[in-house]
Amino acid sequence: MTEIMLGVIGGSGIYDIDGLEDAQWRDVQTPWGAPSDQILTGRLHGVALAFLPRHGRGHVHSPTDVPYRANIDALKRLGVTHVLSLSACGSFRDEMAPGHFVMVDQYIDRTVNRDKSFFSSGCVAHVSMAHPICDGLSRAAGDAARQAGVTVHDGGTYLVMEGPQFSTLAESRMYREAWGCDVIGMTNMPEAKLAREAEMHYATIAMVTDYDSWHPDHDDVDVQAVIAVLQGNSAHARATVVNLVRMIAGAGCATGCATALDFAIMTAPGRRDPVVLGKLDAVAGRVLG
Ligand SMILES: CSC[C@H]1O[C@H](OP(=O)(O)O)[C@H](O)[C@@H]1O
Ligand SMILES: Nc1ncnc2[nH]cnc12
Repeated sequence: MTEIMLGVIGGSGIYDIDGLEDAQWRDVQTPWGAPSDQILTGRLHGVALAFLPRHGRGHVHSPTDVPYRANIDALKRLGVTHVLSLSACGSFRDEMAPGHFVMVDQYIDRTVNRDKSFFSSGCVAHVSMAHPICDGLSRAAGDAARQAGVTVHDGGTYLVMEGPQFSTLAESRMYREAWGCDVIGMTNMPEAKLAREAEMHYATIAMVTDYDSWHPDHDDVDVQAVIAVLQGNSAHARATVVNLVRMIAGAGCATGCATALDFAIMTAPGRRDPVVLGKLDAVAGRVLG
């Protein structure tokens, strides 16, 4: 059986993680270029863990320019089986207040300027994204956060905007009222799509920092407001990861993440492009051999 390795992608305000045994920042090369930064590997309570700061240490990559394909490929190459995304977000719901965590279960992807697939002409594949989040990993991460004393909301739709500017008031109202979204951020797509193509379990903790711009009783979001809440959220996120490694072995998965490519590749074996295949060694090695 494959050993569980937890990959943690730290979002805004989370650029490292402490307490790892055998901690080592490692360079990882991929066919998609360099990941956002070196990757910190080690063990936490006996569980192998790899940590990658999504925006790089010092927050150098904008949401549009995060090398999403290299990040997921690099984690897969290191042996990561489960990816936990930690993400700052705005809230469209009164009850999802700053400091709360939302266990996202759906996305609406409004990003337009990003490479969204490992596959392309020469090896075409279509994975299911009906259920983009691993049910077992998400449940375990939510329980881990509750154990850390956080108020956790189970389920929520995350609107992924291109950014980097925040939404207009009209957009904020539309996402909330007409589209029924619960939270908003700029980074979880194409990350979740790529994790699915790479057959990794993926879950997100959306950590609320603000009420975007729709709320009549709260100021419009700005970076200062986000940063003011980030520090507390980051401390809770770190405690959540420590709790999660203790329970991840029993997390399970009914979503089918690890077999997403079983029937996804359409291109006939004899028509596949060796150059395209050459880049898929890590993410699709299980099915391409
Ligand atoms: C600093 S607020 C905007 C920024 O924060 C979130 O990033 P992440 O998901 O990596 O925590 C949001 O998506 C924006 O990229
Ligand atoms: N209101 C917001 N919109 C987009 N991304 C965010 N990240 C944190 N708050 C956000």
